[in-house]
Amino acid sequence: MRPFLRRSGNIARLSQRQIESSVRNASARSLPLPYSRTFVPVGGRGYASIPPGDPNAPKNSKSQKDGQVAGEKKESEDAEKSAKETSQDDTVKSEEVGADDAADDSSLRPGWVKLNQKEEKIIETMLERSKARLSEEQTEEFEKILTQIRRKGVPPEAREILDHFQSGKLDILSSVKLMGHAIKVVNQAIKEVAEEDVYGTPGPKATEEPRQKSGAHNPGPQSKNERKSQGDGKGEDQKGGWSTGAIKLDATSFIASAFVTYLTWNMFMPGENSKDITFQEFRTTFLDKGLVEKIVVMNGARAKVFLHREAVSSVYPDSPAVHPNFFYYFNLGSVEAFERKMEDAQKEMGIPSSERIPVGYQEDIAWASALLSFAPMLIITGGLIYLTRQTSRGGGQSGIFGMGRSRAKRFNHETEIKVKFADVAGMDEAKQEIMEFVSFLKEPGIYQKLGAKIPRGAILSGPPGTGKTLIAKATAGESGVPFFSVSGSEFVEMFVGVGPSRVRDLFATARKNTPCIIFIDEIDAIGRARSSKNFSGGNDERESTLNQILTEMDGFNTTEQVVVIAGTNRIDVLDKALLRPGRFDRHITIDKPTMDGRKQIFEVHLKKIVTKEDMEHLKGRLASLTPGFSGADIANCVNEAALIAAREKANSVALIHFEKAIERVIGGLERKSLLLSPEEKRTVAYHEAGHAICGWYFKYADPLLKVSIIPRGQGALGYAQYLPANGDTYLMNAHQLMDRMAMTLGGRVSEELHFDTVTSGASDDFKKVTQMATAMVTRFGMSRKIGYLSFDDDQQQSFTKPFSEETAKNIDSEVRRIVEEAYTQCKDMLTEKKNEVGLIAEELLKKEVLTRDDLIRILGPRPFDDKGEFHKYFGGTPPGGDLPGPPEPPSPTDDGTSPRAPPPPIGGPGPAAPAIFKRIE
Ligand SMILES: Nc1ncnc2c1ncn2[C@@H]1O[C@H](COP(=O)(O)OP(=O)(O)OP(=O)(O)O)[C@@H](O)[C@H]1O
Repeated sequence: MRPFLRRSGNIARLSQRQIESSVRNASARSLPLPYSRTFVPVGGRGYASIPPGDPNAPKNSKSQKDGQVAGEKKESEDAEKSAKETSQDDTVKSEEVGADDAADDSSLRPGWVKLNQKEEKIIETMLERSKARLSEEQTEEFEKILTQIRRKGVPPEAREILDHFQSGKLDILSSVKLMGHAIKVVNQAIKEVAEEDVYGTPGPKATEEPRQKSGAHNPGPQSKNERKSQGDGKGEDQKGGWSTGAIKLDATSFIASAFVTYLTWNMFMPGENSKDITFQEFRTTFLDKGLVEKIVVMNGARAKVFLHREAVSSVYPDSPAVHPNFFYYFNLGSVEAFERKMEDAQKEMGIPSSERIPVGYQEDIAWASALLSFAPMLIITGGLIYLTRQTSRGGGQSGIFGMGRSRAKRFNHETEIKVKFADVAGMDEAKQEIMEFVSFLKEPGIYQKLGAKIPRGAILSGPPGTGKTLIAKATAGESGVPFFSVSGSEFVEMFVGVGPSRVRDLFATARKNTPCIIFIDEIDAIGRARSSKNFSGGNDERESTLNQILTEMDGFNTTEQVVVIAGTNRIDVLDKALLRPGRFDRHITIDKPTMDGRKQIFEVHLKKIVTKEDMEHLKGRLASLTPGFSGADIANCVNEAALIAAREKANSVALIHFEKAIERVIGGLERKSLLLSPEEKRTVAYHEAGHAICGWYFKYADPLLKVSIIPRGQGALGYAQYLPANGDTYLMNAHQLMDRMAMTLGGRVSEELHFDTVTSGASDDFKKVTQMATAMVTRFGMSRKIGYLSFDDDQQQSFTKPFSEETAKNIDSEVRRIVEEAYTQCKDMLTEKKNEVGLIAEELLKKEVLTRDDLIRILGPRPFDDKGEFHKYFGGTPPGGDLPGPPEPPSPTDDGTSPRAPPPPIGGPGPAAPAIFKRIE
């Protein structure tokens, strides 16, 4: 600490030196040693020559005014003078200052003292330093205050501070005391100056009745006006502050902080309170003149010179060395060389050995570098303490670094969650089930008095995007009980034991907040069935997490009102123990929305969209166009439509935008850049025309919606899209399956009938047809030869087939037979309608896209009735305009199936996937 204390002790001296140097002119400042210029002693201040006068003595207002004018004039002269001022004799200076004071005394506040130039300069310099940190307005204010201080003087205590400041007798403690004192004094000074009108309005009353506030005995309109003309400064001044434009400035804190900033600045930026010199300079300037008191060798490298201050002041009165805390240093080559040089020098000077200059040795620690070397250790220790605290805060359960703490987010129904049940459309049963849970929690008595136990949990299962998370969010938003939401994957970490620990922590937190709901999304991440064939051993952590969940769900008794809701789209892989009653008692299946569900979901999302379409027709038509869409797909479509409309700079979102959005969501972008040769285009056109004609003339096929030969998405060169005539279908009979297969083969059959050769474009069609025929034989019991047996897909993928070789052969032959029947059916139809195929294909080549209306125009109305929703939305002209074309179909994925298109009929009934003419991959 020593060097630090030494520095702080030097504050005043160094400050004084800086201030003094700023008082002198530039040439004087740049003078090197020896100090040839005259030093102005501290005692030679002008104010000492002028008595402050009687504070109560009445003053003539005229003379005061004159004095003030004179004072202001003098001030400007002084300013000029100070710029030109050179180093001058101390006495001359004192006289000048005294004369100034005398001239200004008339404007002096009673009891206050006028500052001499040097003191003013000290304040100026002091505040000049602070200016860098002040705004322009603050600087302006500061200038005003300074003018007032020049004009009106300061209380005697303020001068005391400056006295201390100049004397250079400050150590760290007295600096702090001085700061406190300064704040008080400046506060007082500013208050009084402010009372007199800081903004330059003369304040006769202040002179006459210095302690009385101007408005106190002068109420009424005049006083009001006065106050107004003074910018309402009075009211603020009484509090020691005023407002300047946008800023609110407190005078006291402004000046005080400037002062304190200055002191602090100097404390840490000591500047020149020491100076390095050479041994030669040391010898000629000090040693030879007998000014050296002693020398202290610091760390064996530097010598610190202690001088006889009094002697120095008489020889070099202008030197900074007169100040007790100013030291000269010089570097030693080596201690021995230094000692030898000292010895020689003193011998030369004839100083007897008994009077030789004492030399001390001191090992000083460089605190900054010492602290720096300790820094890494301090950081590590601090870090460890922090981590220990974090760990202990987790109640010992959280493990190291809080890793075992649950990541569940707690939601407050009033704030964070904005989703309500009204935002969840088309899943009334699920909503009802969930609401029942909420009422269990809110009013358990109703159930308990009848002896019913509160269910422990519900599992929401269904395809992706069907709104499982949404309904959980709505539960949080409506239930009014704490809701903890966590994802299954958040339990999984690479550290052993973290998963179970997080489960424990989650349930412990939930129990503290009963009644409450825990929602675990994607529970299949941890709830997969435990396997006996666990060869890798890598699943141990997941299994112990699952075990912990099983334990916790068993663990809380029926009076603990904690309900666990979980979401998954793979309920089939979940561990049976998880699904048993007593754990997840309720299984709520959320399926893809029905036609009606889609309408409701469209309604929810269309509310946020600006559209002039007839809402009823719009949502019905969009719902018809989107069989197999999930809630998330619908939300995406609506948003995409708005984006398309915005891109087209439309004022509102129209039906055409929605249809484009649907096709984009399911199919991807048109690939106009993919250019086909005329021959290829012709093949594609005839291929698609074959599908279209089949769709038109087969009774049980889905009616055609659109056929196109524009390439789209990945690898699709053309497609035909159909929509189920009777809305969503959940069952398919053998006729429908046969017609669909025949229609799917229509592309290849058409190629055979119209060209010499066939192409690879029908590969996707064959895949679908095979799948359909296989399903008919192995799952739907539609083959007399195989009978009513089921050979599931999953089993077929295993190493051993669950049927004999003979059955395998029979399955093969039955699948083949069915496909051949479909082929024959298709060939008969297309041979009969060969002309129509040609018409459609040629029209396609011309227009590239044909809609249902085009087909009606060319072929006449479809010979079968289109019933239900299809007829309603696509069979006539919609309200308010022409019938817009149906959307384009989805494009296929790599495996040839549409990415989000309705599921193919193999897994269950549904609309036909678009027939796609694929290019060679
Ligand atoms: N029934 C619905 N009503 C309104 N919007 C819905 C509905 N279902 C889904 N959505 C929309 O779809 C978005 C995604 O739904 P959500 O995240 O709930 O699906 P999810 O079933 O949890 O999917 P995943 O199983 O993939 O997690 C929702 O934010 C919402 O905009």
